[in-house]
Amino acid sequence: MAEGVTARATAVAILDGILGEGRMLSEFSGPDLAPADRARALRLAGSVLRHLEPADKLLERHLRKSPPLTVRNVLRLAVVEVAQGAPAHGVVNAAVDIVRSGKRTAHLAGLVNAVLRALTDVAPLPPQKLPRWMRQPMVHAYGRDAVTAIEAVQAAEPPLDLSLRAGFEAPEGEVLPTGSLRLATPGQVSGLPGYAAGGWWVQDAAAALPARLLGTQPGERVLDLCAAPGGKTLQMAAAGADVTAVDISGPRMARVEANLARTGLAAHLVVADALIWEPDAPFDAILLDAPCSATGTVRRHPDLPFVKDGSEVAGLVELQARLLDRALGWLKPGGRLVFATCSLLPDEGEGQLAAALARHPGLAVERVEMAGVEADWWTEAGGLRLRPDYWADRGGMDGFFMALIRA
Ligand SMILES: C[S@@+](CC[C@H](N)C(=O)[O-])C[C@H]1O[C@@H](n2cnc3c(N)ncnc32)[C@H](O)[C@@H]1O
Repeated sequence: MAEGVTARATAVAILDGILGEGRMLSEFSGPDLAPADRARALRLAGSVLRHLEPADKLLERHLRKSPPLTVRNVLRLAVVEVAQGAPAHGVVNAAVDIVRSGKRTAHLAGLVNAVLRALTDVAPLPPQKLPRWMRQPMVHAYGRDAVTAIEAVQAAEPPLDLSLRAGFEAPEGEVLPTGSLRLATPGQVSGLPGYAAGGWWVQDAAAALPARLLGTQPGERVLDLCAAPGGKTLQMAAAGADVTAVDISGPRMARVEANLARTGLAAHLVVADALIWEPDAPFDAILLDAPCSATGTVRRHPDLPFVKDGSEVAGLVELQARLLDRALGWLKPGGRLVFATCSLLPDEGEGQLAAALARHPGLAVERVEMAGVEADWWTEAGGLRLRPDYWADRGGMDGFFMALIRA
């Protein structure tokens, strides 16, 4: 068998699940695989999703009719690997081996061999374009050039960002202007210096800013609403706040618990639907990191454009408004709230803020100085709009919207 067949065959199976059954990349556990093969399979599947349409365009010229999905995915993977500079010989041999070993695909091994032998010298592929439901509102909000720049950033595998605790050991990396540590080639996270001691946690540089915007002080009573898997809970607990973390998902809250245990930090954890739950006393500050389309995280979740179709957005916008209205009612007089979403859709950010201000005329939006935050990231209404094409030469950042609201 050709080298690297296990990881490649697994990548093809992952692509079959995503493109054939609408499964998410995060649903793949791969328990029977060696960690290195698992990581490689996920990386390969992600690379294909980041260049799927350009790869298909190239393949179309060499195919008279479209082969079954698995064979298409084998071809896509091979074309993307060759375009990224992998030696064609090994890639083609592995592709032929995978097709030959499948009962339903074996008869197409000759076709795969012939198509790929004609494609051994492929130029780098252009980035995958976002689907219309994401692209259109983004072009309207940010302009065509910005969306093209966002797509270019999303075509590359993102770096790994860590939030650091002062005085703890951390790996070598680039300290970003906002204070996060960026690792270009991280390897196994649990093997990095300082992991076991809980000196840091994985958190995109953009995702680290809502808690910074809220600026919790030691001893303040703070609510982290929609808290799991807990990056912001850890930040606020590390800042000395008395944090109550609420999330509807038990399994996701178990990850908050594990993160707190590893870092030795503490918070009160509540698994509850925030549309029903009531606190027993008001809070000094609330961070609402509301459920959203997650369109800002495509660079980390390249499967998202293929498994979502935008039909959930209207329901999410309504849920965000209901959560925000409830949370505002749980603030002490003069208390503050950060509303945040990892979305690039204005309806889940700028529009949500405008609608909240219209519903609650007494509220004020505040801008605060934060190291590394550039002046033109602030919107006219006082929100902070972060886009993946910011810091593009460093690997970008997740798309986010956040606003600090004073009651
Ligand atoms: C964007 S994620 C939160 C990420 C988290 N703040 C962090 O930094 O790790 C949104 C969360 O909202 C939770 N959620 C969705 N609907 C909810 C509800 N009605 N009540 C409470 N939590 C909810 C989801 O389970 C999910 O964990």
